[in-house]
Amino acid sequence: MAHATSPNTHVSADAPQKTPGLHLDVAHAKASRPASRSGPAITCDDVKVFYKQHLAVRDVNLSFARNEVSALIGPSGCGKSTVLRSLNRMNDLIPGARVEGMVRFEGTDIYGEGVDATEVRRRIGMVFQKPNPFPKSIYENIAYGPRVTKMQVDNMDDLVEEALRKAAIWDEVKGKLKESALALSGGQQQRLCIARAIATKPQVILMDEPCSALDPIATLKIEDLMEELTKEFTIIIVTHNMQQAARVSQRTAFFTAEADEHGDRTGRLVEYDETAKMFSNPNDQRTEDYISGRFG
Ligand SMILES: Nc1ncnc2c1ncn2[C@@H]1O[C@H](COP(=O)(O)OP(=O)(O)OP(=O)(O)O)[C@@H](O)[C@H]1O
Repeated sequence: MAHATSPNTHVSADAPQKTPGLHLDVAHAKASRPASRSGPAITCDDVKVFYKQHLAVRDVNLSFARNEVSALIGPSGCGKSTVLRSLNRMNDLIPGARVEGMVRFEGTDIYGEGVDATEVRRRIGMVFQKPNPFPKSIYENIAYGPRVTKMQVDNMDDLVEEALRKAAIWDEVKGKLKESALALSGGQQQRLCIARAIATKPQVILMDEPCSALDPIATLKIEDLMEELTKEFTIIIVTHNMQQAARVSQRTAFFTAEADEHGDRTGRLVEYDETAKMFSNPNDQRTEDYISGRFG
């Protein structure tokens, strides 16, 4: 497990600082882009997620390298989306959801006292399975995030253009920025949602099955875009499509779900390694069985 972290995190030398808040202004976010940083973007130390009494997933020890695509794969219900949502506190929005263990972003415990969850979500953006543009103009979809998070923006037109360019959709929409985003095709809507995530200057973009509602051509565009985006961002993607994981990711985490004596199923991380190794010579038989189609 090349990048798995020690489960015993609470005694590690680089224990997170309980900084009061995760407050960075845009200027700082720009100045501290990955080139000047080292170490993983996000680490999970012994993370467990519960929905009320139900332990949905456990044993999550992961360390996501920056400027890479990491893929989370595994059979339905093993907790991939649950883990993904725990990385930017999206689970906070689900009544009864609770995260134990530690998720560190840039060394800071994102669940620490005084950390602003909205700021966490600005720095760690998310793109969902189904394209979900706001029922507003293309321009307003992009400008909305910077406005509500009160980002300091010198020129909103420039920021909108920059985000749309980075999401490889500018050429298709530049003549109709005031038109409704809902008039775009599904693939365009999803790239718009990626642009919307980019607009708030995140460092990490989480993608939960971003292509599952798209046709193969639109899927290919998003996959190409992901590679391009890693120049600037760290990407963590949940996918059911193993070929997609193999195509786009540098590292893959395989999860499975096991039932206890009462029949309650709990997901767990089995193995996390370089994608090439996971798909050619995994350490764990369960990974081998899943990847070769013997189960799941
Ligand atoms: N909002 C929720 N409330 C209660 N339980 C939930 C909720 N979301 C997920 N779960 C439970 O947590 C477990 C993991 O679900 P999760 O959706 O994370 O798995 P997954 O691997 O992403 O599945 P799939 O591949 O089918 O999307 C399942 O037992 C599921 O029923």
